[in-house]
Amino acid sequence: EIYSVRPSNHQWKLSDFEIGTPLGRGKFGRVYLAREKNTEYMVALKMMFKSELVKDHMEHQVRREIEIQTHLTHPNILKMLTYFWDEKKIYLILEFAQEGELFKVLNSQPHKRFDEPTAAYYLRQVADALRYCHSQSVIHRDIKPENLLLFSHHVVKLADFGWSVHAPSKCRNTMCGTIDYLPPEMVDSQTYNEYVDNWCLGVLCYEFLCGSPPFESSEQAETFRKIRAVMYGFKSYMSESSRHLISKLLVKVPKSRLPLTDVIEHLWIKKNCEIFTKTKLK
Ligand SMILES: CC(C)NC(=O)[C@H]1CCC[C@H]1Nc1nc(Nc2ccc(C(=O)N(C)C3CCN(C)CC3)cc2)ncc1C(F)(F)F
Repeated sequence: EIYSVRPSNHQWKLSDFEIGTPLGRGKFGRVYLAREKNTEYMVALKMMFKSELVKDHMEHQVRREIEIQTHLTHPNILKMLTYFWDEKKIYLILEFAQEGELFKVLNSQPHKRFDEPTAAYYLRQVADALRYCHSQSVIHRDIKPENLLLFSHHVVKLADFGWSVHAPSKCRNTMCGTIDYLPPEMVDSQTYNEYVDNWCLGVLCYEFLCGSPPFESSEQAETFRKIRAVMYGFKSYMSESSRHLISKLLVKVPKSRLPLTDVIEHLWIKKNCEIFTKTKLK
């Protein structure tokens, strides 16, 4: 992509890019559409103020995000093409997702949910990305629609590795954002392993199909109580096979959760991905 007309040791800098429209704001930075001048390749430029990172003690998190995302290569993981900094800011050059943020696409659906073929087609890609992460001993820990980006041809990519860690790990950081995706072992802040991602995949599948996560409650304490008790119900319109898959992922004992390879081979995934490919990808 952007390397094709530059020497391999080229020192990237801001003036190599034309900055375009703002795409939105991330957790601690602004994101712009940008174009690399020589190749005219479109990228996402994420810029963060060093001062803000230091103030929020986030510099280690950004360092980890850069470390992990520059070393992971998978078709369903957002690629960090390069990064650089000047005296005030850090700049990340990331792939540009033409179709934007998946949570916005989900919320714009009628009834704010995906049909089963779409849900299965997206979930399978996330499961594949997670299987690769785990093979590199990386736990993502923050799987949710907000951390997924949609590219053309319905390609979904996992992003935002700011919360990922190398397995196994002790829950050190305070949680930020939604608590709906937390597995029981993290609610009780015990040690956990990569199986936390299998739990989150079950929550994600439920939210894709229902438009809201399974343990959602008006009170945080109530949500934690339901998570600990694995207390949730299926909606009437959910197929038997989708209920089966979710029930095999939302399991209290981490090692008893369905392994990612079995998720990808699951009947609901295979059947609905075939329907999706035949009806929506031709
Ligand atoms: C995973 C992570 C947690 N999320 C993020 O970083 C967020 C924070 C801000 C943007 C996004 N980051 C990215 N976004 C894109 N593409 C994109 C985003 C938004 C739109 C969109 O809907 N509009 C412009 C609309 C167009 C219509 N108008 C009305 C509103 C804005 C269209 C394309 N590519 C790469 C990135 C990345 F990740 F590389 F930076």
